[in-house]
Amino acid sequence: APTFQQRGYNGTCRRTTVAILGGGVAGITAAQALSNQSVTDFLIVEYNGDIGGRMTHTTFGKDPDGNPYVVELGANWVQGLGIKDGPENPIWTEAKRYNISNEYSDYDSILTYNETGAVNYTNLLDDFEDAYAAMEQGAGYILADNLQDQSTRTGLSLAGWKPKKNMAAQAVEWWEWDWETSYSPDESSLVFGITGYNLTFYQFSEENNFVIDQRGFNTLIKGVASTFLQPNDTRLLLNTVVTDIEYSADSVTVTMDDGTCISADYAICTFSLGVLQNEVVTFKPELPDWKQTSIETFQMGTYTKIFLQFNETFWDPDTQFFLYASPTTRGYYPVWQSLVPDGFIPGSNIIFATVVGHESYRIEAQDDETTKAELMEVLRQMFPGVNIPEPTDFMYPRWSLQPWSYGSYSNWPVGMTLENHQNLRANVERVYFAGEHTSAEYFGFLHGAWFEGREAGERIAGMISRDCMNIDSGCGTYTNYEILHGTTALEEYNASNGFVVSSFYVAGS
Ligand SMILES: Cc1cc2nc3c(=O)[nH]c(=O)nc-3n(C[C@H](O)[C@H](O)[C@H](O)COP(=O)(O)OP(=O)(O)OC[C@H]3O[C@@H](n4cnc5c(N)ncnc54)[C@H](O)[C@@H]3O)c2cc1C
Repeated sequence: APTFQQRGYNGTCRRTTVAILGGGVAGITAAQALSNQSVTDFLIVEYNGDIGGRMTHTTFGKDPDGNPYVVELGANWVQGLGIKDGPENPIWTEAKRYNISNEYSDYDSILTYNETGAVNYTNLLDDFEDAYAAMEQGAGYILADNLQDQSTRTGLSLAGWKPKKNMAAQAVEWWEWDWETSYSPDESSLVFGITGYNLTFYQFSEENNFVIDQRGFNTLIKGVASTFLQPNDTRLLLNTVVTDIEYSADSVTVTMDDGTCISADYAICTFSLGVLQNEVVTFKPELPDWKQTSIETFQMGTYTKIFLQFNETFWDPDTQFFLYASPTTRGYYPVWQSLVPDGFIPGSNIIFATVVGHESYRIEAQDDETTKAELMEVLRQMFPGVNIPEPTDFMYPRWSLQPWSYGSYSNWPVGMTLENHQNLRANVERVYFAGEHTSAEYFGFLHGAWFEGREAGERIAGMISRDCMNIDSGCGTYTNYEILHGTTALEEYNASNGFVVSSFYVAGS
């Protein structure tokens, strides 16, 4: 029988100073920032049974002893590490601190295919990179001169890259662009696509290291949490689903799906852009227009890894990546990534394909058997001389349908200004927002979530403790824009709009 649950004891809500909504990277770094300033009266409310959010893994396949492997469903790389005496990606710092096993991803370790088998079109990779360099220049002028943003498609076309009639070129373009951003160049901002790339890969380093830690990548964030949370800390509420956030100029009341509630002075909402867009959580009163506009303008992408294990490795065991150009469909199972090479999981016979965007929505809406048959047909085209066995295990997550995420990570759409993005970051009265999507510099990345959680925590801690530790952008409320101006002036790339580092920064120069 259904039971009626009171709003806590005596009809009152559980009291806390700061309610941190979500226990992903941003939620944990927010809590750490509060703890660092002795603000210890907080509650972390998390939907899942573990912390980490989109840093999440599962078991897959079997090793020779019959034990399953651990594979990452979400974040998998530390992207941009850092050079000696230069700034370091904080995720890299923590990965080293907690001994997270990882291996350098060598994007030059790639073989190319089409529907007839192996065909070498690696020269197109160089052509794309030449056009990309020219496009970077174009983006620099738009940024410096306060001009109107363009799509990455426009930028590439003006730089002479025109892949429309060439499926191999489209596969190359997908590998170079969509694979990272989860959207096509047509949908992506030129200026913020380029600055986003530069700030991660020119500021830290161009290396991407792939995590193969059999404890799971979220061992990293559990390590961070252990610096301020005790084992079984009562301030961490797992398996707890927020449904309503009621806010005013001096308090926030958070209600859960079991009817219980928390009453706080401040809340930090770290739910993904997908969660905000899908209105699974109700804000009372409704969020103001400027906030809703930013939520509906920024893009939530989907990135789907499809794992296959075989009883043998029929592909080249030393190559990391296999690029496939479908004869008819751009983005149709283009990238195949092998876990077999040395440093990864040799002997695992595991390979996984990746799709994004429309292909993700398509396959996430269909059953496993249909998807498996499509993948097997592609493999038979790529390796025509090989008698390919059925996989011994097969699995993929459905990120676009996950109620605690609704997608994988965000992307900057063409035409969105820095002011409009700042509105995504800005607090609405006592509700603060943080997460990968609120990072103007590192949207889409773990380190974006890391910095933005810390920022929100420091801003609030500064108000509570009256001692501001946030040197770059101060404490208290965020800037927001009731009226948007259509373009972004050079001087707007500043810390109060979430731009701490120069967009033209290059490590070591
Ligand atoms: C497939 C995939 C691949 C990726 N690859 C990489 C990569 O290689 N490198 C990289 O740097 N980044 C990668 N990312 C991005 C990275 O995972 C994210 O940027 C980062 O994990 C986001 O952290 P966050 O704290 O902002 O959000 P989240 O991790 O989403 O944390 C928000 C938390 O809120 C919780 N929540 C949501 N709704 C509710 C609710 N109603 N009630 C209570 N709790 C709720 C969620 O369960 C979640 O734990 C990838 C992401 C995906 C999905």
